[in-house]
Amino acid sequence: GLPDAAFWWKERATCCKVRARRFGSQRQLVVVEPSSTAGVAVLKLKNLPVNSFSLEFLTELIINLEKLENDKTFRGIIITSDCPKAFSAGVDLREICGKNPAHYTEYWKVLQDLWLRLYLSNLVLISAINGPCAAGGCLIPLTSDYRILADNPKCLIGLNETRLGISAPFWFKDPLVNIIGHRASEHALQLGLLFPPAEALQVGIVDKVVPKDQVQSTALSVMTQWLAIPDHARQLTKNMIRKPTADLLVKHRDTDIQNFVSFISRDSIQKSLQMYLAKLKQNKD
Ligand SMILES: CCCCCCCCC/C=C/C(=O)SCCNC(=O)CCNC(=O)[C@H](O)C(C)(C)COP(=O)(O)OP(=O)(O)OC[C@H]1O[C@@H](n2cnc3c(N)ncnc32)[C@H](O)[C@@H]1OP(=O)(O)O
Repeated sequence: GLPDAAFWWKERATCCKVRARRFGSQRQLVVVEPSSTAGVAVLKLKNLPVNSFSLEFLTELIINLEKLENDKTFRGIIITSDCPKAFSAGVDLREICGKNPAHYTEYWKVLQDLWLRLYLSNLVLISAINGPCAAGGCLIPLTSDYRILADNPKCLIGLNETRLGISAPFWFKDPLVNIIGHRASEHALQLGLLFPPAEALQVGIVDKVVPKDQVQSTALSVMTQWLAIPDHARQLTKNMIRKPTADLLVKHRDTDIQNFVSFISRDSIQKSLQMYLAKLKQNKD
C-alpha cells in the first residue's frame, strides 16, 4: 500500500531540520503570530521582495507549518504576505536556472513536500491574498480551504507557467481543476491567464474579493464560520475529498521529480527562463 501522509511528514520534517541548520540564516522568512481569535494563527510570508520560493524559504515554511500542525492550541491558519510587492511570485527562477540536476532534484522534492503538507493539512487554511500571486505562488491558495483576494488591479492571480515557456505540473493542475472545473482550467492553463480580482472571483479561483484593508478581518470572520464545525467531522470530510488527488502525487513523486529534472535541464527551457528573468529585471518602474 501507499505510505500514509504522516509517514511522509515525519521523514521530510527531519530532512528539513537538517537543511535549515545548513542555511543557518538570521533572517526570519516566515513569521507566525497568534491572532485575536482563539485557535487561529496568522502565518506571514516574508521573503522580500516578492516571496519567491527559494529553497531556504520553502524549508522555513514547511518547518513552521509542521509546528502548527502539531500544536494542539491551533485549529486554523491564515496565510498572508508581509511583502508589499506580492503575495508570492512563485518559484524563485534562480533556483531552477543554471544549477545542476542534484539541486533541481532537491528543490522539486521540497516543493512537493510543501504541497503535501498544505493539501493534507488537518487545520483550516485560509489564504489572505494581499498582493499579486503568480504560478507556483498559487500553490498556497490552491491548497487552502478558502481564498480571499484584495480588490486591487495589481493583484493578479493565476498559473501563468506557459508564458514562461514551461508547463504547470499535474499537482498544480489537479487542485485548479477541482476548484474551477475542467473547461475553465483548460483555458486558464493553456493561455497562462493571470486574473484580475473581478475575473478571479467570476471564474472561482478565489472565493471572495474585498478591499485590501479588509482582507485580514474577512479572513478571521470566515475562519470563525469554519471553526464552528467540529474538527473531526470537517477533517474526515476534507481528507475524503482530497485524498484521491493527493495520492496521485504520493504515488508518482519519483517519476515527477525525474520528469521535472530532465525537462528543466533542457537548453531550450533554460534559455526561455533566462529570457523571462531578464525581462522581469528590465520591466522596473
Ligand atoms: C514535467 C514537469 C514540468 C514542470 C515544469 C516546471 C514547472 C515550474 C512550476 C512553477 C513555476 C513558477 O512559479 S515560475 C515563476 C513565475 N512567476 C512569475 O511569473 C512572477 C514574476 N514576477 C512578477 O510578475 C513581478 O515581480 C511581481 C510579483 C508582479 C512584482 O512586480 P514589481 O514590479 O512590484 O517587482 P519586480 O521589480 O518585478 O520584482 C522585484 C524583484 O524580484 C525579482 N523577481 C520577481 N519574481 C521573481 C521570481 N519568480 N524569481 C526570481 N526573482 C523574481 C525581480 O526580478 C526583481 O529583482 P531585481 O530586479 O533584482 O530587484
